[in-house]
Amino acid sequence: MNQPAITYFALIAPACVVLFGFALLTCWYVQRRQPQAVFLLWLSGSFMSLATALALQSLMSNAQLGQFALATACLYLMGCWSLAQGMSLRLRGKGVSVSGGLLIASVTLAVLFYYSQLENNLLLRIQSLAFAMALMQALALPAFVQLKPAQDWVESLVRWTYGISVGYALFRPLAVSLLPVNELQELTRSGYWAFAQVMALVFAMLFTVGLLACSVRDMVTNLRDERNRDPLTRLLNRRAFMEAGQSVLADRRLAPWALVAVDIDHFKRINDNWGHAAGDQVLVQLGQLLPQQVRDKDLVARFGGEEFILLLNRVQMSEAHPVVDRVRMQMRAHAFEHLPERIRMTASFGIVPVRSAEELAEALCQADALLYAAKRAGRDCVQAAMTVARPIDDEHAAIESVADTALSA
Ligand SMILES: Nc1nc2c(ncn2[C@@H]2O[C@H](COP(=O)(O)OP(=O)(O)OP(=O)(O)O)[C@@H](O)[C@H]2O)c(=O)[nH]1
Repeated sequence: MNQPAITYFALIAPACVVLFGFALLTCWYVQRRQPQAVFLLWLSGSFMSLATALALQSLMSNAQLGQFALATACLYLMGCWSLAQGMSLRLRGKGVSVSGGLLIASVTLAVLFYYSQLENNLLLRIQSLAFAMALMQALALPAFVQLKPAQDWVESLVRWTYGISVGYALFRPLAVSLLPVNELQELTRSGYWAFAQVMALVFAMLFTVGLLACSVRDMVTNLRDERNRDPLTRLLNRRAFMEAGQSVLADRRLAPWALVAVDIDHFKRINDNWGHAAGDQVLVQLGQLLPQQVRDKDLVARFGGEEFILLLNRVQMSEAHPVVDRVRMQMRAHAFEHLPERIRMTASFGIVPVRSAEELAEALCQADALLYAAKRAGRDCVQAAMTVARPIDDEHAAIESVADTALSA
């Protein structure tokens, strides 16, 4: 590989791709405790592999390209498979087909062996390798089906860059067949080679910039979630609810509002009878049940222990009561996993109207007071401001309430 100094300029593109690979590796290292960050490792490996192949080939004559055709093809194919693997893991948390990758690789290597060792045909080697690389990248395309819309332009940039790079890779075999014969005389000194390098660099750059921006955004979102979400139920915590509540109550279009305090009845018995883990599961499932029963824009928070708070938008008290009663009945009818089938949980509720952000703290105290009035009234009931407690109805009478459960159950 004795080359004039000018040839080493061809190493600029692969060197940049290696740097991008290191940037992705660093990004993975920072987030390594999060299992989903592993896609960054695959993408970094992909960049390293592709850059190594590109660098090696840039230093080779046509004769050496034939001699090392299988080794460089392995690097290219591994690079493209890792790229597809990383992208698929990122988009749907599931990798691409290993057997599909092995099949493409074995067929391609067999073709390359034939056209490098048995019959020397550079054009067919380039075409078959380019086509195989496109197929490898296309292995990630199922992840694009039924994908949620991108949440911002950076996410769109990453997706589009990948999609265009698959399209470009599919177009390359055709482009190669249109090359003038003299371009193939000394491939790695040709205009085609320079163009391929520039394209590799542009895609790697756009892809990396987009991915790094997405990673930073994800890290900020995770940190915000850590701060704002209850770790068990993933609902808003008290601090985040107070913040979000202030802004909801400042938006007059969402008026009038109702604040609901919810507390599971006899929750201690769940812990005592079936263990703390079962108690945690009840909280998790209630954390899923409550948001399903209210509108998307309503706020649902866990204030600690077995107490939850709802802030309902655009409801008069007369409308809020039936909504909350429906939640109460759902709760009663719900068969909680990790508890015996016969056991049903109930909850008590207090509802108050809220007219402004300034009233929020006071409304919370009132809702809490009504909630405890509901407990005193026998539990499994709704106490609304200016209303009397509804008696416990006898639906599901055949089902054992946790209140009836002996500690030895
Ligand atoms: N499993 C689990 N238990 C919790 C959690 N937070 C609080 N608890 C338990 O919740 C129970 C609450 O008990 P109490 O305040 O006596 O209320 P209760 O048994 O629901 O009775 P009433 O509210 O009067 O109907 C306590 O035993 C707490 O230890 C949690 O995150 N997970």
